[in-house]
Amino acid sequence: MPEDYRAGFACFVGRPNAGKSTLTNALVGAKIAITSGKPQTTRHTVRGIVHRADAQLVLVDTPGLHRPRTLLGERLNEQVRATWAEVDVIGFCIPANQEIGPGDRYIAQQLADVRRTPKVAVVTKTDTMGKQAVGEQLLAVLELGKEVGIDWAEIIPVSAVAGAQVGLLADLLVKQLPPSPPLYPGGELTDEPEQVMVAELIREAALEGVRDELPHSLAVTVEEMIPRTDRPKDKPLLDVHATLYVERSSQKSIVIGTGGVRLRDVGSRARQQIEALLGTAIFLDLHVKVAKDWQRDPKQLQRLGF
Ligand SMILES: Nc1nc2c(ncn2[C@@H]2O[C@H](COP(=O)(O)OP(=O)(O)OP(=O)(O)O)[C@@H](O)[C@H]2O)c(=O)[nH]1
Repeated sequence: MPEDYRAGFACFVGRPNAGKSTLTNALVGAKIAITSGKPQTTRHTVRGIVHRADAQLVLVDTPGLHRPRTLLGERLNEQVRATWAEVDVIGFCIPANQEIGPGDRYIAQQLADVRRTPKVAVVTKTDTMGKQAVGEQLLAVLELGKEVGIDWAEIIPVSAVAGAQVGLLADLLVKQLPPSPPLYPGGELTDEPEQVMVAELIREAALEGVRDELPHSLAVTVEEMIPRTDRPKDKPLLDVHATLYVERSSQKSIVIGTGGVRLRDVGSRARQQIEALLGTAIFLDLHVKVAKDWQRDPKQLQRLGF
């Protein structure tokens, strides 16, 4: 562990649809497993952990903040504020493609009361707007800070979908964390990275020759990798079950090909690659499913490892 290792908690706030979930997924990344361990130092739900050589950034969920109409509403808001006071840094998400409105202003006013926690303003979805509009939004956010009394630690434009500046955002959040050993043991990582690599090999094989027809519409999940039990020790076999998700049934036909010929071909090419990667014989079982608009559905994206 490097001497200047940092670790701590961050949360994203912002009005509904501001892009918080998508950003969390982009930061955590498909290749980094979420630990199965229980939170040790927070009672909040851990959404994902960014493991880096120099830091561990734990992203936690906070309930949404609403203008209180009842006592219960007030109490809930108190809880949200208590969380904000506990984390090491707050990312305030404002979409680039919508004008700052009363919803954003209300959250900003509440945030301003949480004096100690540094706040990073994140202008999200920059891929939806031109440079100039993004620039204007950055200025508007700066103004909003002045208006409510927040001195932003940073202001940064990002696009989780295009993957733009996501790494830089991680750097800026990490900068706000205290020096600390990791909060979650690295040993608790699941074997997800291996599964992610296997999924990637299948995806590559499935895209070969049809990249133009299915540019981004193909996602692969590996459901299971289990050693076959009835095999002799010197001849192990691993059963790999994977699903290829496309967005439309027309794409399903492309992947499968006439009479399933193409899918068999994809399977055999992927199998060779995976066997080379894992150093063991495998049986590869591929299924193709249509997940309508998976690219636009955060819940599906999460399930698909994005
Ligand atoms: N073009 C584009 N769309 C994005 C980006 N980030 C998020 N979106 C879309 O914006 C919508 C809302 O994103 P979410 O991540 O669910 O927003 P959220 O803030 O978590 O929303 P709540 O869970 O309702 O609070 C989704 O349809 C996303 O696909 C981005 O960087 N670019």
